Amino acid sequence: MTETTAFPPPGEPEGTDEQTAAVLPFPLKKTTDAAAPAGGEVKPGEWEAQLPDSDDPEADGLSEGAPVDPPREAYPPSVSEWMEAKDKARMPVLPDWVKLPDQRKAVRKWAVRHYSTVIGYHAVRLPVVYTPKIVMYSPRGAWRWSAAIGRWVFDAEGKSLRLAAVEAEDAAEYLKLSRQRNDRVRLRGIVATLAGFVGLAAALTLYVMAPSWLLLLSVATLTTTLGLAGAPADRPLIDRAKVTFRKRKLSSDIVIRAHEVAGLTSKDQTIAFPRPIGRDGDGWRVIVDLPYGKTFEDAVKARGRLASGMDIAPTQLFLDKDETSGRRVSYWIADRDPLAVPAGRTPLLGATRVDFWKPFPWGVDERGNPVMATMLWLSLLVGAVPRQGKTFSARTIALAAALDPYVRLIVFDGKASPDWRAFTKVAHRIGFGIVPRNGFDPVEHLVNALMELKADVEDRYHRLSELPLHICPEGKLTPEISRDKKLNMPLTLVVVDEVQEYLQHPIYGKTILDLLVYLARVAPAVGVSVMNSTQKPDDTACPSVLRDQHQARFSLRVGSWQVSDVVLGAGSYSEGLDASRLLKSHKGVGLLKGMSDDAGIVRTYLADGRDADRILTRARALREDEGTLSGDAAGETTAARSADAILDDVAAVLGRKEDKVWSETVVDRLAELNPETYGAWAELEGRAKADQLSNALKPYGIKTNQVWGTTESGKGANRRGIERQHIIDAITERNKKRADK
Ligand SMILES: Nc1ncnc2c1ncn2[C@@H]1O[C@H](COP(=O)(O)OP(=O)(O)OP(=O)(O)O)[C@@H](O)[C@H]1O
Repeated sequence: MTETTAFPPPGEPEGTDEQTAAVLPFPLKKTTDAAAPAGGEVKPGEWEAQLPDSDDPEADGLSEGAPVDPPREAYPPSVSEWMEAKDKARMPVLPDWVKLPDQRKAVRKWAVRHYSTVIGYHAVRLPVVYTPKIVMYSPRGAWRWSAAIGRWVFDAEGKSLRLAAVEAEDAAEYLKLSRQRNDRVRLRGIVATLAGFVGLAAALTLYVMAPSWLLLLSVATLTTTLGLAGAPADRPLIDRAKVTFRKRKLSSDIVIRAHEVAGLTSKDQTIAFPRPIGRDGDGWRVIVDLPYGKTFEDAVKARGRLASGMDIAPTQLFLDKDETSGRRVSYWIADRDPLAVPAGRTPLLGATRVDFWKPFPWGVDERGNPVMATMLWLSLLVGAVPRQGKTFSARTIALAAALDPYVRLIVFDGKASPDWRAFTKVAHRIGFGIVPRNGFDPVEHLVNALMELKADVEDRYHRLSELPLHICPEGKLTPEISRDKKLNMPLTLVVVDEVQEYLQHPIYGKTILDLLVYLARVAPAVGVSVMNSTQKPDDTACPSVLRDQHQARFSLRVGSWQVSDVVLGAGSYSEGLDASRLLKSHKGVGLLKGMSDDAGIVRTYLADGRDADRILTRARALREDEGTLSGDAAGETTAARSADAILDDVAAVLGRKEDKVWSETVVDRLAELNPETYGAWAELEGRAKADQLSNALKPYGIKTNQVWGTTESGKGANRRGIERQHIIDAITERNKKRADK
């Protein structure tokens, strides 16, 4: 399959000249039937994601009924089954590297590179190293030759036997050996003399009659032969072309040696090769069957020793699981550390717009195959130590979202770095840092934005299930619904960079945590995706209750495999995913898990500050054209409601003498007081109404208790409600904290 990309490469991409690849490392595939439009324009339908068939969280739990057609229990298999099994097991007539254009190209490239290097290596050395050496060693070669001929003519090899006969005073034996020697010397002397005459005659003829090139060639040949004969045994005339490539030319012996030193073989069992070692892109592909009882996990643990046994850097060795057997391991051994090679600038620079419903280019894998990302129906956690490219990699995703004018962006940066500033051009809600400035508290703004979003998400669930079937056939958000301005349910991307700064906020930390947990868990299903990034993924800074809600994880370099497991999820290390193996030089490189069925390495494309600014300027123009600029970017001022304004609101709707009021009554009164904020709550039925209030007040430690009251008919009833004193206590506490701050 030949890839075409709808994102033309930007000005001078580094290392992105290859636009062809046969295998995508993640099953996020492009439609092959859609022709890529010219000019870098992305049209809907161009990228296609393999998404789960169902998003119904309850679908997993469904028990299967009896199959309509029970499986056939016939044995032996039918002829067609037998043929199908044979078909699967049959090896192709031609190997992949002959059949597949991209592999053929890789082999051709390798052969050209290899042999041109070897030839060039020797060509450079011929005049300056080899020729002087030949001339220097040839007299010694001539001496060695003539000495050898002399020994042969005078039968030197029999000398020791003749001396032994003399020493043993064995006259008969000595006479026999002497006679034989005399005969030999006579014959060999004649041969040598004749050969000498022939040689001399030939030399004279050449000298007198032959053209000078032939004479030169003959002299060169003779000198080279003598030079070779005269070269010391420890210093061969011709050097080995010690190009780095040759070091990595893998043979089965090297692979076996590596497994032996790594302790992956036993005395009576070594490894087997189910397929020959072959080239795969810019590296070698080796598939190995470990001895029975050894597993992929053992190979992962022995990775360092395996690399040492193969005489390569650990960063060049990649291990893949093979689903067909627990003992089968597929190695990819890169010619050089592929992760230190930057992926190049983002193709988004050349794209006029993006369809965020489709996967978009985020980077390349270790073999240079494009990696497409999607944020649909998922939340993403990005973790890394500082300065590894956490912000840049998250920002490339947000930039793709910005280029889809129908995607609403909510961006908060806990560190107030310059990296996200340019998003003010497009973001619906945006804030930087945690310190209030000019009367604006970014943390309160975040809480309000998240509460607003929470209400929106709840509202979306209701509205989607109420939409007519012809608009919403499956009760799910569709591209059409998300782009219908009247329905107001756009795809939304929430980005919280350095989320730990907000989570550790003394007043709002807990509220933000609860809201993010809710959104990361519940919101993706209605088109609201959350992307949190942190340099402190530990339990104190970013509790597991939040981390665990992210379906997708991206870890750039971290300090240890334990931290890598914290970011990528427990058990990732045993699957061969360990982000602590990445080096400092691997900027923008990380391990991605959960975005598709496969996990793997992504070398993210780079969009620096200037690139981001260019893209966002274009994104704003797009939004202005489409009329989708909203919120902060459009200059719409939101009433600066503080996050805990609900406390004041509830206090306001409680009568002076009302110590205890039913939750439903409070919600109805709140809706009257502020229909914009609480109107949707009042429309909820039964328990949901009371639950809504309970959840909203929970962050402030207020519980709804059973409260006695009188119904309209005058009868007494016991329902959930709130106590006035609890609200007063919470407000007092809040004011005290504010004063302390
Ligand atoms: N994809 C990439 N390709 C090449 N270089 C990159 C890439 N991503 C990031 N870098 C380099 O790494 C540096 C650090 O990136 P970034 O600011 O995203 O790191 P960070 O992990 O967010 O750091 P901090 O935690 O200090 O904010 C950038 O200035 C950039 O030079």
